[in-house]
Amino acid sequence: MDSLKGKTILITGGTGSFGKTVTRRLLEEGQVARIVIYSRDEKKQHDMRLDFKHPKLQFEIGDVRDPDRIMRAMAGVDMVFHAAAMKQVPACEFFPMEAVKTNVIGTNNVIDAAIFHAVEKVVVLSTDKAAYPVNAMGCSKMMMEKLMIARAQASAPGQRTVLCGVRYGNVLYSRGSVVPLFVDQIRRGEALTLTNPDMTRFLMPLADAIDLVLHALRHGKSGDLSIHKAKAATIGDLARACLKLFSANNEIKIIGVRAGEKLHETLATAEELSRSEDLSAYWRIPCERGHEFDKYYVEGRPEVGAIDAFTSDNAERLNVSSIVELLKTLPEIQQELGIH
Ligand SMILES: O=c1ccn([C@@H]2O[C@H](COP(=O)(O)OP(=O)(O)O[C@H]3O[C@H](CO)[C@@H](O)[C@H](O)[C@H]3O)[C@@H](O)[C@H]2O)c(=O)[nH]1
Repeated sequence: MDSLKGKTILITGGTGSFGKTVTRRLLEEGQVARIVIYSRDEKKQHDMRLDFKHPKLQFEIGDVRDPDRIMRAMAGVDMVFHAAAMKQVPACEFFPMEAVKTNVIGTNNVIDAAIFHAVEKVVVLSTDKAAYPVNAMGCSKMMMEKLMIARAQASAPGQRTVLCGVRYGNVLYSRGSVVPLFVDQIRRGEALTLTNPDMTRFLMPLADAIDLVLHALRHGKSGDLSIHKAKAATIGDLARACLKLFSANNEIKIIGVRAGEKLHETLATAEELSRSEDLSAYWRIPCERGHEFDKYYVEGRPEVGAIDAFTSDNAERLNVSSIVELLKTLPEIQQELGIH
């Protein structure tokens, strides 16, 4: 990956599972000069430092909510992954202003600092919950995307910084998500708590999410959103796949759809797909026409209306055996099952 040769990469929220995995990948590729991990939690940074013990890693304690701090941390940086976020639906539902502070204002601070320091590229990480949002987490992430797009379009002549983003769905086995919960329930011999067996979600191994983000880092143009054409499954099949994987026969208890949840997620809206570019595994969603107010209102797109949104309901559907095969590729499951 020549474009990363000698570069300094800053990762906000860098001690999370995305941050650690992308760090490992970049260090293995050996091209980058330095990786700056910018995050709030000293304990997580300490653990990551001990885990990696790598001279190219630099740790900076700071919050994206603090504009002065992120401004100082950004000096000398070439590229940014902006992964710091409040991402839990219930927490954002109860404390929406906190989601605004981190996901919206924090992103604005990161963009300000990046533009000030003439950073080459910023990739912001978003979620399918930002498309046709129904909860505060999705709304704040949608605002993050809108902010990235507006700042990309409003760039001053000569502005060097390319601002772009990615949107992906549920990352399999991410902390607090349903698969580790089901595995835990299986291990304890408890009933699997299923919200609604017909609910669907995009399922993405973390490795695919990293590929998507690195794709955006290499190819994203200013204002672009890159979206992976992910596969999806029903939650009923996901539960059955977990049981099959562990040859278990725990009961399944239906608990009903929780507050702030959708039956199906959307990765790309109909409006976005009508202006998308098909890049085989990905879609490139360029931003709307430039920052000219008049054109926004008078130039329409006849294609809108003829295209369906890309949802976890109409995406390629994984069946129980293909979910089992997918789960078996995950390092966490391999460890649980004692296979490598
Ligand atoms: O006890 C449970 C918990 C969850 N589910 C279902 O499992 C699916 C996935 O749930 P979960 O793993 O909690 O993920 P989401 O609520 O969809 O949100 C995750 O995926 C988002 C990306 O879409 C991230 O932004 C969020 O941080 C992350 O929690 C959903 O259909 C849930 O209704 C159950 O059936 N039983």
